[in-house]
Amino acid sequence: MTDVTAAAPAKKAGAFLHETVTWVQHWTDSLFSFRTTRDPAFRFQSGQFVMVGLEVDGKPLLRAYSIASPSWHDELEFYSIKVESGPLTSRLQKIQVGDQVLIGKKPTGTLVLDGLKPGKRLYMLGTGTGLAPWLSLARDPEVYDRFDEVIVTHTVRNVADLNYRELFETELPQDEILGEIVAPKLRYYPTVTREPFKHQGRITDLIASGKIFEDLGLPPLDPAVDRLMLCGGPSVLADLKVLLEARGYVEGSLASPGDYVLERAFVET
Ligand SMILES: Cc1cc2nc3c(=O)[nH]c(=O)nc-3n(C[C@H](O)[C@H](O)[C@H](O)COP(=O)(O)OP(=O)(O)OC[C@H]3O[C@@H](n4cnc5c(N)ncnc54)[C@H](O)[C@@H]3O)c2cc1C
Repeated sequence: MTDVTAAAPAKKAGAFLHETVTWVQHWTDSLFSFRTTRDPAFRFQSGQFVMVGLEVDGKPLLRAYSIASPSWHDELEFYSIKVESGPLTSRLQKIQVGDQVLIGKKPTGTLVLDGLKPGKRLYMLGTGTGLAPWLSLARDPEVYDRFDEVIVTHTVRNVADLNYRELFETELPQDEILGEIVAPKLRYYPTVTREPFKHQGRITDLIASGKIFEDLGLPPLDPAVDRLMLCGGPSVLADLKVLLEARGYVEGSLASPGDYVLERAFVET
């Protein structure tokens, strides 16, 4: 366990924002999304994460969560796992509209546009709830200002886990305000590992074999023009890192922008 996911020690009430749940969507037995009100003073960059939680026995219980809504939105959205025995999510999955959740005051993280050097294409590769930061960035007009093509991949075990598919396939390209800038640039590439689907397999295998580029009609990864953001489980990130660095990719950060940036979608205990 690292600091970001550890249950926080009791802090005075002023350390967190108390926001109200405005929307809850249960996708499957193990995945759900929710939105909360947003304090007008709460600022973040699309792609960042923040501590989110509940008060349990009078103490705040918090975990790191990518903010799934874009920075311009007046509500905060989160895409969450339900871990049966998980200290937070065994409780968080029961929230209802009108309930209060705690939100940390200091969003942070590496999945921000300023961590990348300029490029032509942006690939955002996500597995499981690692889709969350792309839900934020893909709804942020700045992404389309900076890149000619934007490719979001989502790798899951089962087709039912491909949540937000309609957002990428129809709602965003047809959006009244964003549609005009999004439609010509955004590509969505869902892949499933444990049942038949139009695109099957792990994202690492699809990159290594070149299948993803064949399917999308794009050239293989080139560090001169292709930038990447990665978010997923620890093992897929480790494999992607090896794969990218073998192709000459250099990891970036805010202090030193590079060819790719990554963030863990969760920590294994
Ligand atoms: C930077 C960062 C950003 C994160 N963003 C999100 C997010 O947007 N949405 C989200 O659901 N979680 C996210 N997490 C994970 C989150 O912090 C919690 O681990 C999760 O909410 C479960 O909390 P818990 O107390 O119920 O169980 P924990 O005790 O925290 O976790 C129990 C076990 O469940 C598994 N697990 C935890 N989270 C996930 C997950 N997301 N996907 C698959 N397996 C998991 C791990 O094996 C973990 O050891 C993020 C973690 C980090 C470090």
